[in-house]
Amino acid sequence: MEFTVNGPVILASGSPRRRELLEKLGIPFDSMPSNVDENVELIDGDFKDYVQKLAVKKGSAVAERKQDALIIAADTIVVFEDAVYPKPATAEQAEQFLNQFSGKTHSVFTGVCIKGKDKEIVFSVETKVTFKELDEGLIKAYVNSGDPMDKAGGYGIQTAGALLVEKIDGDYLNVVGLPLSKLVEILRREDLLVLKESESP
Ligand SMILES: Cc1cn([C@H]2C[C@H](O)[C@@H](COP(=O)(O)OP(=O)(O)OP(=O)(O)O)O2)c(=O)[nH]c1=O
Repeated sequence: MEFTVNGPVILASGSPRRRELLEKLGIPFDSMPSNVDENVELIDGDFKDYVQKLAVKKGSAVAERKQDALIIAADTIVVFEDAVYPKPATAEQAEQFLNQFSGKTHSVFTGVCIKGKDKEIVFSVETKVTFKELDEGLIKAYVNSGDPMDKAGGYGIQTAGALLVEKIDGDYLNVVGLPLSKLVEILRREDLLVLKESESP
């Protein structure tokens, strides 16, 4: 499958995972970190609104620097028992997070903001992730690997964090940081991404 875009595309992100995921579309794009402070108000426990606002904040910061480009920004959070679990500040905190998630189900929300010349589209996707009953040794070994530190909730489902997971309900790539399937659906619907016609085999 091949896609084409009309004009420059900027991924408003410093995340290597998001870059790798967008590369799957085979379209040319540049990455540019937004460097915003990730503080927005959580209103009435509306986590979708919360991640969407963060994605808009990132997209808007890059749009100010780059006019006339299609900008894609995203933010991922983990939500467990009505609280947001961001990237852990310390290894101890990562350990606490993972102990709390053990044997339970949490949600991963990714908010996405697409900014075109004259339109802004914002959406979010939720994936439910259930962890196994984790033993102290596994949590400590995983935290000592350093992997949790740059990831929301303190784990990466695409790395050794996969060993913590019992099952997921929803889009896997949404947990990794970009709900690619929904993103492509919306970009195509808005004629921002066009599927190249393929020749029959
Ligand atoms: C839950 C989970 C999160 N993550 C990552 C995705 C995001 O990069 C990160 C959440 O932090 P974000 O603030 O969403 O993103 P970021 O700071 O890494 O990058 P940028 O703002 O520049 O786009 O957690 C995984 O890689 N795997 C996982 O399983």
